[in-house]
Amino acid sequence: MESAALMWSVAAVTAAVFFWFVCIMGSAEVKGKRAVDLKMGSIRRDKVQDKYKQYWSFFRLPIETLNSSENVPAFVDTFYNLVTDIYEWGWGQSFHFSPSLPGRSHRDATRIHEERVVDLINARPGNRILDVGCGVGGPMRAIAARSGSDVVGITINEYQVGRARAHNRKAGLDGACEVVCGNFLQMPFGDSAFDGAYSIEATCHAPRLEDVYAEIYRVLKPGAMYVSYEWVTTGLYRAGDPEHVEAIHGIERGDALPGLRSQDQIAEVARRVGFEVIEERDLALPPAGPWWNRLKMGRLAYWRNHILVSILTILRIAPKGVVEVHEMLYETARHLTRGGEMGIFTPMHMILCRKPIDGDDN
Ligand SMILES: C=C(CC[C@@H](C)[C@H]1CC[C@H]2C3=CC[C@H]4[C@H](C)[C@@H](O)CC[C@]4(C)[C@H]3CC[C@]12C)C(C)C
Ligand SMILES: C[S@@+](CC[C@H](N)C(=O)[O-])C[C@H]1O[C@@H](n2cnc3c(N)ncnc32)[C@H](O)[C@@H]1O
Repeated sequence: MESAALMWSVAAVTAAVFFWFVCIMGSAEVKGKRAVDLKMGSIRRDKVQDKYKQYWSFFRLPIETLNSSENVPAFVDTFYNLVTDIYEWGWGQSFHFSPSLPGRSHRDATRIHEERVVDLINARPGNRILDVGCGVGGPMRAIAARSGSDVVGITINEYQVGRARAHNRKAGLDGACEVVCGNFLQMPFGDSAFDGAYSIEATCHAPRLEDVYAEIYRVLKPGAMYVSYEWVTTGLYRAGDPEHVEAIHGIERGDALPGLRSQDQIAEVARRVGFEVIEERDLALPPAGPWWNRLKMGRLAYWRNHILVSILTILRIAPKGVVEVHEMLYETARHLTRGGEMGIFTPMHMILCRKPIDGDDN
């Protein structure tokens, strides 16, 4: 009798510990996605592993094929099907970095980095603002709430559209925020349709920056502002240094990038499509605190998450392939951190542009 009671107690404690591990420790920083809900986008459960292999096969294509505008959107879409749930669970609803701010939480730093956009493009109540590559809409909600503008987001990934719309409804912002599934290289909007636009860590997925900048230029009203936070290599990057090359390749492979651009190419491209460049600045430079701190500090959390996704896969709660995707993200986090520490990479090269009014001297 006593041993039965002991067994029951052990079972109850084990169940409680497991529940705590999965549902409490394993829950997203911004609640909304828990480890037990990892689905891997709109990929069928039994196809996750194949899609992961397909993702890697893109990198075996000849560089010209990989970089052609026809292939990249499909490759990026596959990537976001694989990672969106893990991002939401382990990072939150804003899929970007921000400078760390002394004494402020990551959540505050994220919001402040997003709200900076409002001032830069002078978004005001009643304006129609475009979010180019909107993810699940973390920035869009912060910007709409702060400015009183209506924000329209575009993403290539259908699964993100569903997630973003659900979050908008939950936040009571579905009146101000709209989400469209489409390709930012050929946007389904008329000319001069927006009073302002921004892109946060998204245009790095474009095979040719000219193509997306030209589209943004087309849909903006004359006089409207556009700001972008770009992923680029800095002037410290040396193509002959194996450690530099390893970090940059690691970033490209773990983040679905056809090839990182260098910092000094961005303004040139913006001018070429017709923009007037108002300001250009790396927001990662001091006094900003290291943006990679949040990635680095989480090493213990990564191991916890690795164990968690492994258990969930064994129990068949998470689809096969999640462990591999998680491993890929762990690797890319290492490369991103190295890139940040060596100062050869920044995810927040800010460029502020204006579409000239006819007759302006540009
Ligand atoms: C702008 C882009 C994405 C930037 C970041 C939001 C993501 C880049 C790397 C991601 C992560 C790495 C490690 C993951 C970890 C192993 C897991 O346990 C929990 C999620 C991570 C922290 C994940 C979260 C999102 C990133 C930081 C690119 C794609 C252009
Ligand atoms: C790293 S996420 C950033 C999302 C959002 N800006 C944020 O900060 O939370 C990049 C986004 O760009 C989108 N994207 C990439 N290539 C695209 C394309 N060709 N057309 C539309 N969206 C694209 C992805 O679907 C994803 O939503």
